[in-house]
Amino acid sequence: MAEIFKEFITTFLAGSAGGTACVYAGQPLDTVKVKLQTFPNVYSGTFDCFKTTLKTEGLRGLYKGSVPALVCNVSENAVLFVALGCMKNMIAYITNKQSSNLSNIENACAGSLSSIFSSLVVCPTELVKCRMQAMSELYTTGKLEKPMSPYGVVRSMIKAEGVLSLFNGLTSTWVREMPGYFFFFYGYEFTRNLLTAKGKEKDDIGVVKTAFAGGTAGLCLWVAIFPIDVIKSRIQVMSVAGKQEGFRKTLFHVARHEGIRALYSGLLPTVIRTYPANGALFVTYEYTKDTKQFVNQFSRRPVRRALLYVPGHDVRKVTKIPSLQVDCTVLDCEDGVALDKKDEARSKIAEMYDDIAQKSSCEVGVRINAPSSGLAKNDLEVLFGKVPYPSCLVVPKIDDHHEITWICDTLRDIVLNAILPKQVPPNVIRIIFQIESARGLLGMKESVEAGIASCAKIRCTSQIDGVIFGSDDFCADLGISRTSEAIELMYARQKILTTAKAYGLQAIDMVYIDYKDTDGLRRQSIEGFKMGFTGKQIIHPHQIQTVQDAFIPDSQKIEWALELLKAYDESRKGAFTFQGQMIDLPTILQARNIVNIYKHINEQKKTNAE
Ligand SMILES: CC(C)(COP(=O)(O)OP(=O)(O)OC[C@H]1O[C@@H](n2cnc3c(N)ncnc32)[C@H](O)[C@@H]1OP(=O)(O)O)[C@@H](O)C(=O)NCCC(=O)NCCSC(=O)C[C@H](O)C(=O)O
Repeated sequence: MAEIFKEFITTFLAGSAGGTACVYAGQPLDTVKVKLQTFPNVYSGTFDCFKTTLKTEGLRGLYKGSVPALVCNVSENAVLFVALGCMKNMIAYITNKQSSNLSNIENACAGSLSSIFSSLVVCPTELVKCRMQAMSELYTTGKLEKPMSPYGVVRSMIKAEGVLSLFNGLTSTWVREMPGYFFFFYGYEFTRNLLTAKGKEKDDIGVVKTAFAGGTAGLCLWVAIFPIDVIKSRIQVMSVAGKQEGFRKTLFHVARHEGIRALYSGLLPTVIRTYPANGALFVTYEYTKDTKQFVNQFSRRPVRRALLYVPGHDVRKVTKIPSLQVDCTVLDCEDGVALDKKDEARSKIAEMYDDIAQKSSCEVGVRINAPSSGLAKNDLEVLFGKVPYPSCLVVPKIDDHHEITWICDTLRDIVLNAILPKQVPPNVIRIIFQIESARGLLGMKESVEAGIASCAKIRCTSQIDGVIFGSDDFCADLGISRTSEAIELMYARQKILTTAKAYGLQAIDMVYIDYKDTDGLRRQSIEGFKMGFTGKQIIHPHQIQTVQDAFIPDSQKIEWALELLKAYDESRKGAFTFQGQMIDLPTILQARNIVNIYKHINEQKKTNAE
């Protein structure tokens, strides 16, 4: 359900953003189109209409009707693209396909069907828009006593003929929209397929080609339905002077008395407008719809106070996971598995993962081998090449940003192949990578940025969730002699923590390998929590309670956070005073983190009690 809601929100916002871009890119030429359609004899052509309007009404005249046009376009595209998603899923279900794998014709049919719903918002808003755009001509030709505002147009219509008057021209709108959007979406998908390089995805053709495909979609639509649009505009604009004849009679009247040319009056500005307007529409839609970060910033990250490594080849340890009260477990193919056991670990994890994840209340992730090991691709193919696949991926030994980009891109290709044949795409894969070397530490900022950028690509299925400090390997890399206070690692811990928090990521502290020394573990865990780490790696179940208790804010802190967020919700100001202190957004975010952990712990207690 959450996925459907996210999908709805994403497509609704993407369609709204696309509609806004479409209006501002093309409104002047749309105004010229409506004027030429309804008063073809007043102007000699597009340029004359554009020039006269600019001269007599100024730039404002060309943007007349922008408010209803915005309402029309934003509401139309929001409804259109939400309905499109539903129609695509319906056609995918009927044809037993993946909705992202429909043919051009099937996509076109989905577009045509979705226009039935969008027409219900288009008709009233477009009626007001057209009247506003032709307002000066209606006034100068005596069809209106005085110019009106959009509100005045709506009020006079409702007063004269009731609310249903807002749906004058609805039949003509359906007659125009359904075939129109068939050709619109056929033209878009056909052009995108044409522009897709061999071996690439049509979602990856880039901004310019997407814009060109969007413009071509608009061209297909207008060439197919322009005469219908002329009649619709006539009916809607002229109905200000009283009830007009229906679609068919108006069509025959125009054809007989003004000639066929009148049915294409205004086509030129429409064709010119369609490339900037629909190009902007589709670029905005595509790049908003598929920016996973855009959606996942709203999804709450799992709390990972303790992250327990479980060697993937050790069935006894793996089958213990469902009985453990731990926040996060990671089935390991890397450091916890000897070289001669790598294949066994990989295959055992692939075999057991789904069952263990289903039975466990904790998050169950997997750790592959390092990109530099030469084993990572095989790990990804075996572990993520089938659905369902793990929801969390730990990537060790990231030394530079190319490696994290390679991991994200390879993972996306593997996953998209796995879900294509008829499966619903599962949730996002949360990636946590490890910094375990001097090079990795110095290049961490670039690695984080590269990972976020790669996960923001169209149809990416993963997001960067956090960074782990691999202290054992780090010490080996730098030749460090360990001390019990770990003062030699303070710089690395602070740099990893600071960089992770700068990008809103979780930071998971170093492992404490002496798993029988509970006091030392407690001290280091509390130190890490106070530094700002969000969790700690562990290697043994005996470490779970000590670490998770250390990463719980004390009761006063929780009380403070709850009251602060309550005060913030009431005040809704940027900065305000709370308990004598200045409170601004960073403090609010800190309070939210504390409450997030508090809620997680309560949920965990409730699950354990059941
Ligand atoms: C360290 C161990 C090898 C010790 O194992 P064992 O001798 O079996 O311990 P116990 O006899 O005390 O075990 C008691 C029960 O607990 C289960 N157990 C033990 N460890 C785990 C575990 N990790 N996950 C799940 N269950 C575990 C035992 O099976 C016993 O259960 P039962 O039979 O029912 O009584 C062992 O703890 C272990 O292998 N730990 C993981 C080591 C590991 O993964 N290391 C790599 C990760 S650390 C890292 O990567 C560091 C980082 O990269 C860096 O650079 O810093």
